[in-house]
Amino acid sequence: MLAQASMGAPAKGSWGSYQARWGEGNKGIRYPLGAMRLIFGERDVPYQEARVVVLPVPYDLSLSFLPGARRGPEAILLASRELEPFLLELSVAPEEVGIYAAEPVPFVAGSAEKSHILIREAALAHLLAGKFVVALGGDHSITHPLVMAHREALGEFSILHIDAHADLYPEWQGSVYSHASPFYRLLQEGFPLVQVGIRAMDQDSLGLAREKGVGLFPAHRIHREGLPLKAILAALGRRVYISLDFDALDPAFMPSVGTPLPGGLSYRQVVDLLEAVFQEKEVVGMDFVELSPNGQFHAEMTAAQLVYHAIGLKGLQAGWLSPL
Ligand SMILES: N=C(N)NCCCCNCCCN
Ligand SMILES: [Mn+2]
Ligand SMILES: [Mn+2]
Repeated sequence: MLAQASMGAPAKGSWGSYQARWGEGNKGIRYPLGAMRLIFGERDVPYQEARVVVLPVPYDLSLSFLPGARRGPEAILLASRELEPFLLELSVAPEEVGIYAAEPVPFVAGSAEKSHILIREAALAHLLAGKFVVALGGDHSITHPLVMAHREALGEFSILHIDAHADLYPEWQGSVYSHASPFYRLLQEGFPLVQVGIRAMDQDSLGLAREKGVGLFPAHRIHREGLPLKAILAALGRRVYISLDFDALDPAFMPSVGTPLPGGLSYRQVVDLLEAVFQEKEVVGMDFVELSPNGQFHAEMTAAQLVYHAIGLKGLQAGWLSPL
């Protein structure tokens, strides 16, 4: 049985105001116990033994179009129970790294700012406990507090942003906390940025990307010229944070997102990109956002499999796993 979150809370010092504010558990969204009991394989480990913490972040108050991303984390966790623990393609069982599902991060209805503070505190607590954090959104605005927590805990790194949308608006629908704005904010924070799969950005965002030296690899060029792995790797630094918006995938592969667009990447292209990055770079953290469950379970399985595959790649990169 998966250890209870209260048994697995990080060391007191690192839990900080997050625990003080929310106590041992999470007074926000509570998933049915079954949803948290068994995730990503069949090996349950107590918090202390886990190397990877899956952090559900069911925050979606910053969406601009179709609602529902707050149900993404739970859908991924439930679908993850159906995955084969052994991953044939990598010849490892990613569950062997020790995967722990943390309590979902609560949010403050009506305050994106306060919600983002909670997200940053939660991620920081797990990072300071020495965990590799895999955050599940929720809308893409969560990437800003997540990345800031990683910088606070781990120092500098570049960002690999895989998405249909550039998300470089200074604000959208009147909010700087929009899911259309996280990478504008992160550019302002000085993070080097590489964007792959983009097929929606306005003229001002393109101008900003050029001004800031963003490594931009749009979908249409990938389809015409192939995945430029060497160029993407060259554009990234040694240490990389990966933020994947599921709408980077073509709707044919991922129909459950809030702002779908045609001309997306295939599942294989995304896997090949992740494998190349993990082979060459130190990946310091990841988030997977914008899944918006709409009854198409194959999409939830796709999301869960991609997350699990990425955890396996981290296990290989870190030396936690050895291929059979
Ligand atoms: N998923 C996202 N990041 N969506 C961003 C939406 C930004 C506005 N594009 C459409 C403009 C329509 N008038
Ligand atoms: Mn996005
Ligand atoms: Mn997107």
